[in-house]
Amino acid sequence: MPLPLGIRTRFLRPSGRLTGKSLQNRPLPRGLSTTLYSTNVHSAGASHARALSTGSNQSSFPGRMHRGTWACRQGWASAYYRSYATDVMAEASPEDLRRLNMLRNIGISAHIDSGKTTLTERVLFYTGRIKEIHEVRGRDNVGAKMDWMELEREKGITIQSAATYATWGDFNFNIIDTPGHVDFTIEVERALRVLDGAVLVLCSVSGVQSQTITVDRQMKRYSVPRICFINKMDRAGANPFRVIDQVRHKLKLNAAAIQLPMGAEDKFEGVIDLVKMKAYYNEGYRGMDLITKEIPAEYLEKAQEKRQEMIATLAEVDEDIAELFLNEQDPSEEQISKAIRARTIDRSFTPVLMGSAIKDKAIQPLLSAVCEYLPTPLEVENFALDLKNQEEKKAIIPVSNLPYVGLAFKLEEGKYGQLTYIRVYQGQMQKGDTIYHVRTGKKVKVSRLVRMHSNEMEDVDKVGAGEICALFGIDCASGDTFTDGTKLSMTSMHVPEPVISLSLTPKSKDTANFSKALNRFQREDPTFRVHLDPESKETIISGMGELHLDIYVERMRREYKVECTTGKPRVAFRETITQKATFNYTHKKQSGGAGQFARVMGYIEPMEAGEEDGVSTEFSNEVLSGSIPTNFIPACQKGFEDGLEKGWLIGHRINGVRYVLQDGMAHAVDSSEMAFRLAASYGFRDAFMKAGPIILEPVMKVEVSAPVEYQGNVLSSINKRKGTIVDTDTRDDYCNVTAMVSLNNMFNYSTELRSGTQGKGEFTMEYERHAPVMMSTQKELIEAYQKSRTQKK
Ligand SMILES: Nc1nc2c(ncn2[C@@H]2O[C@H](COP(=O)(O)OP(=O)(O)OP(=O)(O)O)[C@@H](O)[C@H]2O)c(=O)[nH]1
Repeated sequence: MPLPLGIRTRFLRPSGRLTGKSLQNRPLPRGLSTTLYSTNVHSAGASHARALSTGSNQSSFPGRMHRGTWACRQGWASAYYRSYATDVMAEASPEDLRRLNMLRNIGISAHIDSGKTTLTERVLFYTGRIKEIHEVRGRDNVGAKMDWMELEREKGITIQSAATYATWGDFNFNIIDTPGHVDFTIEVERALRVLDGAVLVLCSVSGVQSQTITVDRQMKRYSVPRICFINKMDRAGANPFRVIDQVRHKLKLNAAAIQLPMGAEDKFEGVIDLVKMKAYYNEGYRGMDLITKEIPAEYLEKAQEKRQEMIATLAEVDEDIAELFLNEQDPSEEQISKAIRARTIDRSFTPVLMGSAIKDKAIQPLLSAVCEYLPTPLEVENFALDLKNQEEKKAIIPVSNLPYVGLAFKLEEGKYGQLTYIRVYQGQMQKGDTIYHVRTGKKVKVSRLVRMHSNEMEDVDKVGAGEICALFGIDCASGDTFTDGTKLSMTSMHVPEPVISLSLTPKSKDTANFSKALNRFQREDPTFRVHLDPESKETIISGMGELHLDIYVERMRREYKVECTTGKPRVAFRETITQKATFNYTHKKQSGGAGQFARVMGYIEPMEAGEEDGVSTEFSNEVLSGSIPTNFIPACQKGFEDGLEKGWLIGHRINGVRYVLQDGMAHAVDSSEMAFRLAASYGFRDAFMKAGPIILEPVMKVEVSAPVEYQGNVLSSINKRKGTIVDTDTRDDYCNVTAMVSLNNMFNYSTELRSGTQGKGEFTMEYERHAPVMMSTQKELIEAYQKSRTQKK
């Protein structure tokens, strides 16, 4: 279930007005001494971080929090949450609060091939997690650290999101690098569900692309504050300000550059920080040393102009800056950074940074911006549902001295065994603890606790609130909540509907590994579904696209040694109704032995298309007179659900139907649950055929990009596939065509596009919605279905 709007709104940081001075004077807790920043190879970056964590412009990191010091500003979800949080934080230990203030849980997301993995590799290097940088598809054959699956390294794409723990000066990070390909969109959903902030990576040439829009929508769904990073500043045609323009118009974000590039393309030298008005250059091995200099004279004027632009954009959303702006006063560095932080967290402003991951340029300032502007776990509101108390919303505060609440957001079977990733939302978890699995009611012992570093791990004894860790050998599904014993459930994430399916048959007769693999894949990935076709007796797998399913077939072969044959990919059609129809059905069997009797009356009607695109269904019991005894009502509901499984037009799932049971009849002896279940299902079938049934198909948003000379070929290929062109845009000798095309017409498009553009065209597609098929197609599909059924008989 997606989070209802407004639930995960952020609360702003304390208005305790702790000055940079008060922070500096405050003694560091034991174990956090400044000698951490010794002269190791990462010292340049680390000292930059240190300047951040103790520097005078850091009033934004409160070290101590007192009751009543929290500001009441826009973004608070409820007064209740606010007062509760204040109470709780007054009781928390200063060490715990300091730890939380130094913690960032961030995701790195973007359109495919924007350079997320390349960027993350630098982040790991500068934070000292890895000793050497390896490129995605690099010549050294090692592959990037975060793309650890053999398949990922071969294909050069990220399939699973990998979590990594790293430190940057006094700050601790959990970073999740997420896949860009739409087929793995669930990985992005899961990451965003548990992260507090994100870096949205864009390419300096391609700008906002189709998947950038999807990721942005997902970030909005989970109210995740973000900073943008324009990568690939070294590429020919790099233009960060055009990209910012697209971010403002296409993503509707109030974005402004907080940096100015010094040069571009092969002349890209570094960036100017428009807040501090300093120039940064990378020197030394792999750009390890971040050198700060005065702004070169030739960039001074431009830097002033862009700084004013940044201030004007901030003034639109920040009262303090607006006041200074109107009075024509220049805000100080501290005032600007404070406003950027507050407005990034309440999502009214998006700071934009830039650099080149591949050339090791301007990555450290990005890390510093993550610490400086993205929220701590304390600045994010989270709620759980109290299952014992009519699902009442309960505030969850990430301090370690409260009872434990954690969410399993990802399962993975790695080389060390079954791993469960958990975000600790409240309380802490220690090795040896017993935690409670809310869905099953079972108690689970925490025998081994680790922090993940891509596919490697580090054993820890304890993790505090707000942290991300992994447990071994726990039987659960992704989205499950664990607590200390209370029946709480963290609201779970949005799971998109599968759009494509294919039959899968193991070549050998030994099917034990086949079933084991399918079970595991399903538990790991909620968008991967498996069912048995009762007629053909074939195993059908469904997912988000051909690549998604191909990867599982390949993993089955590599990891489980099961070779399979696959059927032709089929589109995940759905069936629905267009009008209301009544039913009045009597199920009667009284020929010898125990009889069966049940009668149901009522109607079915189309549901209004909701947020989930009409996939919802509803059973409503309006039987007043007791004509159907209440103990048979659940059986009627089951009968309706049985009917939904397989539609009567082409055997696909039925969606968007409300079933209203109004009346009926029971027999004192012959009525049973089974009789009512059958009656309800047959009644549904009768009404369905009278209710104007139609077939829906997945419509995809297709984005094609190719050199302009092939525009004609691209357009005609879309027209041939009965697509609707919604946008065409020509830029730098490239044309970009956006179209809506039914998935059924998209098979083998890559081959056609390749030959029509001499291999220079590329396309991405993404599920948009389910829409009715054309009447002629509906007729063909029904005929083919009927024919296949008669052949099987
Ligand atoms: N010119 C240039 N190329 C880059 C830069 N960063 C990454 N690349 C290249 O862009 C390609 C994609 O990089 P990845 O890091 O795999 O991108 P990704 O976003 O992680 O890709 P997916 O995980 O498949 O979505 C690789 O060939 C990189 O070498 C950069 O700053 N400049």
